Amino acid sequence: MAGEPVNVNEFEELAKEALPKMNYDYFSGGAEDEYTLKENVEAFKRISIQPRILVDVSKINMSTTILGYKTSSPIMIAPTGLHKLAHPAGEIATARAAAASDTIMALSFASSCTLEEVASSCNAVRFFQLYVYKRRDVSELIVQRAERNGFKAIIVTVDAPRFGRREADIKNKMIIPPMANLKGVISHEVVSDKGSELQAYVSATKDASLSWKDIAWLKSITNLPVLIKGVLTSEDALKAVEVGVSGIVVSNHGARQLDYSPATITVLEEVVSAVQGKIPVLVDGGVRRGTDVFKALARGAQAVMIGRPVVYGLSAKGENGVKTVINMLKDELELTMALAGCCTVKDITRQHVRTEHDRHRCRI
Ligand SMILES: Cc1cc2nc3c(=O)[nH]c(=O)nc-3n(C[C@H](O)[C@H](O)[C@H](O)COP(=O)(O)O)c2cc1C
Ligand SMILES: CCCCC(=O)C(=O)O
Repeated sequence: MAGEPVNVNEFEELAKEALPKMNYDYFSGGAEDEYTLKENVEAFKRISIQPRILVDVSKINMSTTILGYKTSSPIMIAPTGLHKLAHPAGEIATARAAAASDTIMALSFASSCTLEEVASSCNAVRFFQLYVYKRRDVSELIVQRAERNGFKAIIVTVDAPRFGRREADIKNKMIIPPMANLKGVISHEVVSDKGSELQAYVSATKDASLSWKDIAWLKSITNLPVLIKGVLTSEDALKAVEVGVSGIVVSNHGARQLDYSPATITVLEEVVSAVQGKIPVLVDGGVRRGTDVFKALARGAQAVMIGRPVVYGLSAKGENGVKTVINMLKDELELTMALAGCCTVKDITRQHVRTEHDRHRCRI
């Protein structure tokens, strides 16, 4: 690419140039036809922003609180696995960039650096993402380690009872890279010599029997707030409130699990309405611009999480790349707020965006 990237999409190109094909395909890929992968991004484009004029926007304040933790903007780092496939410094670089930009980071259960290494290398507010294994004792041990090491919340991912079918990984015979948190706890044996070894490994270890009643178990093994990641319907949002979780992440796992699940921005509002402000609702999937962050906030999200752009920043330029990606999104959000006439995140309302459905209603 000629010159330095000017937006986060351009980091994808740099990451592609920097990485071996197997690694890039793992990061960028989605499930099956990758319909939802495209839709996550496209659905944002179908929403327009309705600006207000002649508002004094000489001072813009993007700061907010998430679960009571102050943060510089409503942008968080989503949990993504295996950062050493992007850069040798792995999640330590990502976490340092999060700390430098006063951004909350969610660390993946499947990280390449241990949660202890990440905790001791930066003072960012950190949440921990959990996968529940058949060996419940393994998950329990890791939750305890996260709690001891100052992580502030557990985000349990519930959209992956089995691993999605990622065809690029199958073609590449994706390996099982070391997952540092599991070292000495459970072995990474190769369980398949066909297709994606990672997929075979995950299918062999994850507990596909995990169900609503198990949230009580999870709450009983930790004092940390438990958030549930992977909600896409109002029915499940209501159940999540009922079982007493502390927050919801509207997510389709970056379109890596169930293809043809809805683009997250299209279902955010139904989840927000069901929850009625009882618990915070976060959203991820396809956020690539400050305008996307603005749209998600207007439709009721408290914050957004960013997956692939962070990994692309890390792949292209390590810690500095992640910092640049976060800062680009923050700068774009600040500009969007100014041009839309919103000085604080609380000023961003449903009336600041218009969906296709709204436009249709206006016509009839
Ligand atoms: C390479 C990669 C690895 C991921 N690993 C995890 C993971 O370990 N745990 C998890 O809950 N979600 C994981 N996700 C999903 C992200 O948390 C998030 O939902 C998704 O990336 C958001 O979409 P975006 O990439 O379009 O921003 C992963 C996503 C990607 C792209
Ligand atoms: C065992 C690694 C799982 C990471 C993950 O959730 C993903 O690739 O989507």
